[in-house]
Amino acid sequence: MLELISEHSCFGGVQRFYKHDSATIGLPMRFSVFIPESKDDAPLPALFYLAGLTCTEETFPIKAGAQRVAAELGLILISPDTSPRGAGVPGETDAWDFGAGAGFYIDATEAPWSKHYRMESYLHELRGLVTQELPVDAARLGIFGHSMGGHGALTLALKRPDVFRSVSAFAPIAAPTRCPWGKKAFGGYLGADQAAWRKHDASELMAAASTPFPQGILIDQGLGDKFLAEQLYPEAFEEACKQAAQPLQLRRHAGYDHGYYFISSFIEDHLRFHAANLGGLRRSA
Ligand SMILES: N[C@@H](CCC(=O)N[C@@H](CS)C(=O)NCC(=O)O)C(=O)O
Repeated sequence: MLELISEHSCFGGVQRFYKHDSATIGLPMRFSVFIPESKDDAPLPALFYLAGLTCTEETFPIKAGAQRVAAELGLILISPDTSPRGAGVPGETDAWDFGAGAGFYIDATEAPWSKHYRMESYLHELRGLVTQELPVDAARLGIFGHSMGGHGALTLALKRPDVFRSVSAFAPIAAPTRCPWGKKAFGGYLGADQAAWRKHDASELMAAASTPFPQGILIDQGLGDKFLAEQLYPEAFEEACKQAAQPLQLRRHAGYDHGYYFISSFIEDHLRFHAANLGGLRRSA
């Protein structure tokens, strides 16, 4: 059951914020959804947007400026929170890059995190919920995200290309098993066994795949991003795409940093990319 927290008219459609009791997480969760105006009740293609470290379900609708073009293209935009809230794990709010606000879109296997920190399964619970309760076409789903959420988008799509038919990312953590953010999160949530980590590393998953997205993957990366050298490794994902014969458009932009001024500068391209892949306003066959 969805509880509507607020609704705001926006570019002819509605920006909504919902709360619901998640069976997967075992706690209340929040998400945002933009629903464009629609002439009939036909289900619309939908994009899941996964935000980065420290963000919530509000960050994307407030800062990315995606609604105007989504309204034009007839795309629903869904953005979940980035972790459980109030799980009561000791120390969960002590660091900004682990615990609350940093769920990494994986299911923790290490106690005490494993009880509530199950964001990968949660995304699929949310997918079921929105396709049931909102005018979302389950056959036309895409996924994109930023930084930690870029890692989430790439890995969730690579694990389930049958579900997510289109994927893109902004400044993704593209090889988490190699970078400090990823090592900290995977060590904490998954334990010391690095074989378990590799199952959630976009570059590892891509290297083992064979052209899962023939229509291509779009990644934008700012070259003024202070996290680029130490944390993001887009070149590892680029190399993996070559190995997997996966078409990739990796666009490197001089001067842009890691924040939402960068994202809002290129959001329109991502929305048009997904709409083209998912068939825009047309009904699925
Ligand atoms: N708190 C961190 C930065 C965290 C950060 O940059 N988070 C990114 C995602 S990884 C973000 O989107 N922040 C929210 C925002 O820019 O509005 C720092 O002090 O360097």
